[in-house]
Amino acid sequence: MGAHPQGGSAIQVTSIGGHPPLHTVKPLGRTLFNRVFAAIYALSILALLFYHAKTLFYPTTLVYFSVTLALLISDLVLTFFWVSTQTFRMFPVCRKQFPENLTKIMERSDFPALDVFICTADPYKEPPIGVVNTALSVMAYDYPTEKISVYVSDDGGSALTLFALMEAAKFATHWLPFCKKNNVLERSPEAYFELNHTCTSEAVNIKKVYESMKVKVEQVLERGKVDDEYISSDQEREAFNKWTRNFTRQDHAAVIQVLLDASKDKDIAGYLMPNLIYVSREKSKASPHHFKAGALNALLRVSGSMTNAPIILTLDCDSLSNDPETPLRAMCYLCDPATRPQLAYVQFPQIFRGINKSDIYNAEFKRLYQINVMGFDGLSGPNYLGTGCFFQRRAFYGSPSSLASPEIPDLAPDYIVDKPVQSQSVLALAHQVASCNYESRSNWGSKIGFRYGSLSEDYHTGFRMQCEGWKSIFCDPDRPAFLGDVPITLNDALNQQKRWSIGLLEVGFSKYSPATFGVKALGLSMGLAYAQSAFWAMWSIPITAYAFLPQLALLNKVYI
Ligand SMILES: O=c1ccn([C@@H]2O[C@H](COP(=O)(O)OP(=O)(O)O[C@H]3O[C@H](CO)[C@@H](O)[C@H](O)[C@H]3O)[C@@H](O)[C@H]2O)c(=O)[nH]1
Ligand SMILES: [Mn+2]
Repeated sequence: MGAHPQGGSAIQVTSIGGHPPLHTVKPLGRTLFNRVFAAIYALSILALLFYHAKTLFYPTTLVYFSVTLALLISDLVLTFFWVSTQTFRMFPVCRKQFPENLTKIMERSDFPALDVFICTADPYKEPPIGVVNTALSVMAYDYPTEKISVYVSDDGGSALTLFALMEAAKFATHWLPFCKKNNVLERSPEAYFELNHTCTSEAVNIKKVYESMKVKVEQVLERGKVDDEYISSDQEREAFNKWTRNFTRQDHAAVIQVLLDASKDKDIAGYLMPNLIYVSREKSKASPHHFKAGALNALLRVSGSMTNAPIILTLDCDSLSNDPETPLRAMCYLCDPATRPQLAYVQFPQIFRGINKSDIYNAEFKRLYQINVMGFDGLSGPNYLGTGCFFQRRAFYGSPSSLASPEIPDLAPDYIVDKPVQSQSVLALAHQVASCNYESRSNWGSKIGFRYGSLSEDYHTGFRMQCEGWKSIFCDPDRPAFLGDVPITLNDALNQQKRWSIGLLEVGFSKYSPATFGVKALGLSMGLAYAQSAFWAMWSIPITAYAFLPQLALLNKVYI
């Protein structure tokens, strides 16, 4: 990194002290053609705008003037989108990782610990069995198991989700050794069984165990409560007792439940399990909760007080891991002394399941989640896409050169937690930092952690980190690292677009607008690239104008 491939066509290799390389980067071919094409295209845009301007100055009628003005405005908006798109087309790059070389530069026992954050918010919109599959798929990563801690944030504060995860913890003791022994690629059980891999008796048996867990989780969901017959120990009962009569999703105390403890819980083969921790932060109608950014900041602090791993993976509950090697790929950058000091995050693309081949609704968002990101990657690095992203914890605490210290030293990114996750002092601190008033009058959301003020917290956070001087890397291996879900109803899809547009405009019109602050901090190309997303909603102007004006003009015999 640093030396980006601008102007050269050679593959850049980073090798460490004579060891084989961990990664390479090379510019994508065809950029020259695109630049020539862009130059010609730019000239025709100028000609079009000149034509509009000329006709505006010599209008024949008021109607003619208004139509031309509307078209000029529309074309100016389209020009802005075209110009900003060119920033993505100037230096797109393609990267390769060599995870097999990782153990040649460091021992597996020296791999950094990894905290995984999984967000869920509503058991009826995001079925708990899906959350369970996502959690299992990362718990079974090909990575030193005792170094993995999976934190599930439940913003729905639902006992149903907690129940599902308790069941997942039990099933994991069978599933993890099964995956490792049989070298399974699909480490989400649902994805594995869908492929009909059940040819051995061992696979048939484990499928039975999975199915019985799934039935239980779905029955509980259907009943809407965890009945006594489903509770198998006093410890579990104690956990569910936290759902008192006045517990609602908008108003309740923090619930933090350690479901698996990496220091003592073992799988059926006798190996240690990862940590699995359920977190539902405290909510109160009187305090702002800041949606997902608030949930993630609570997780940053809770995980900080319990394990404080230097690397964090953020996932939406529908983002299944599709490749157990993924953390090793991310570590190719995060453990490389050449890239690490300035590297905030390694972003994997969002790729979706269940889209039909022709994708007539463009649900794949390929341009947003894959194509443009390669363009960003050749500049200062991709934007943060909200899921499938490995962060350095340090990047949440100020710029690479100056640490923004948190209020309590135990939350500092380099603090070493030397007590077990279930010790009383650790749990007490975890509850304290998950409280809803903890952030008031602090730097959380402004200078520390995920940034508030936008519904598109992912875009906002990545952008602000880059403005602070952090870099990022796009990692797009051939086998998709994660597979997610897209909204399948028109209503959900429209709501998503509305939420994104509002969130992006909130950044676009803030004092940190990419068009002003961004251009100053990141330079013209990166500023423009970020501005394109911020003002995405402006597409509605040319779309509306071109949808109606030509037809109306034709019907009314106005020549344009
Ligand atoms: O108050 C909230 C709201 C949402 N979520 C979680 O946030 C994730 C994303 O929400 P979703 O409704 O699925 O939004 P999408 O539009 O599908 O998500 C895209 O856009 C979001 C930003 O708008 C990003 O955060 C996501 O990572 C990105 O996949 C889900 O796991 C939710 O459970 C919370 O934890 N708390
Ligand atoms: Mn989603």
